[in-house]
Amino acid sequence: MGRKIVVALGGNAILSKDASAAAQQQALRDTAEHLVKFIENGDQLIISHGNGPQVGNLLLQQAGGSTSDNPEMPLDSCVAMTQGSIGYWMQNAMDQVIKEKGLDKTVATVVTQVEVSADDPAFANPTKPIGPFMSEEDADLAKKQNPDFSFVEDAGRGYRRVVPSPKPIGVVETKAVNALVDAGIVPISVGGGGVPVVSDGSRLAGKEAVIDKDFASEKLAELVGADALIILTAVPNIFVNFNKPDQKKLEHVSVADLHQYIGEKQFAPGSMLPKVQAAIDFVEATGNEAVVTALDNIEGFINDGSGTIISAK
Ligand SMILES: Nc1ncnc2c1ncn2[C@@H]1O[C@H](COP(=O)(O)OP(=O)(O)O)[C@@H](O)[C@H]1O
Ligand SMILES: NC(=O)OP(=O)(O)O
Repeated sequence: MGRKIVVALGGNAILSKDASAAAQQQALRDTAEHLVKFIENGDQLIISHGNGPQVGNLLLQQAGGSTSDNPEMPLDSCVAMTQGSIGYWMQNAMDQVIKEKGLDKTVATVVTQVEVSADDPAFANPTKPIGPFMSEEDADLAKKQNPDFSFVEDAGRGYRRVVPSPKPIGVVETKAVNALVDAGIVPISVGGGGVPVVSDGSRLAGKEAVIDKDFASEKLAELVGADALIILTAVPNIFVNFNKPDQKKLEHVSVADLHQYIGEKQFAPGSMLPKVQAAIDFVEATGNEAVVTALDNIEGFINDGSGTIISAK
């Protein structure tokens, strides 16, 4: 039996410029070609994915087309919708590639609720970028039209709307994910960070927020006893002095060194910082390794261990 690994996939890897369903399905087809290498390697795979671009676009569509008889849906329901749409695209693409490779594997999406605390200070301080990138002028205009909304500059790529992003404290469907893994099925879970829910002791109620999928994936990885957490994004490594002439890629890095780099503000909030923090949390909680690398480096990681590998020492 291979290693049990949770692989978290960035929302920007599914939607880059063309937001059409066909383009996102094509991107996921390419993604599936890479992800299937874990299955060929004999690993027990659990897939999670982001939804930042998609859930922001869905909110804009909802706002544009709503009427009193056909109201826009709240953000927690929109997160669930993106779990469904991206999960459908991903399992369809994986099924096709698995068949072409002559493998025997089923992939199934679990609509996943992730518990958060009603007292999480994040509800009063929106930080999670969602939706399209825009110019400063367009962000100013959108703010005038929607005074309750907040916008920030996102890692040098333009302005985006930000929404509250509470920390995950539990994954409601953990048992279902474990049952699928035990049955040899590849689950897609905590998509878009999971649907944020709070418990009042007897029932779970949805909250309007978008959980960071790196933190949700980390929580799931802990709860299912994963051997590794692998965070796939657009860069093959974490860098120090990123985008500067003296940038340096990190290959093997300890949690202590990462804490020092965080102190030096080496990682952009809302992009690389949550990945680094999720990796640290996983290593500290389990003693197992976390990896940050690019989707198109999966083969390099499997064959040569390339990428940034984070370990306790
Ligand atoms: N120190 C750093 N090292 C590497 N990438 C960084 C760093 N700081 C910021 N980044 C940026 O963060 C991006 C990853 O964050 P993001 O695009 O939000 O992730 P996701 O793939 O989950 O959508 C990288 O592609 C890179 O542009
Ligand atoms: N929910 C979430 O973290 O999505 P992105 O990774 O797309 O930002």
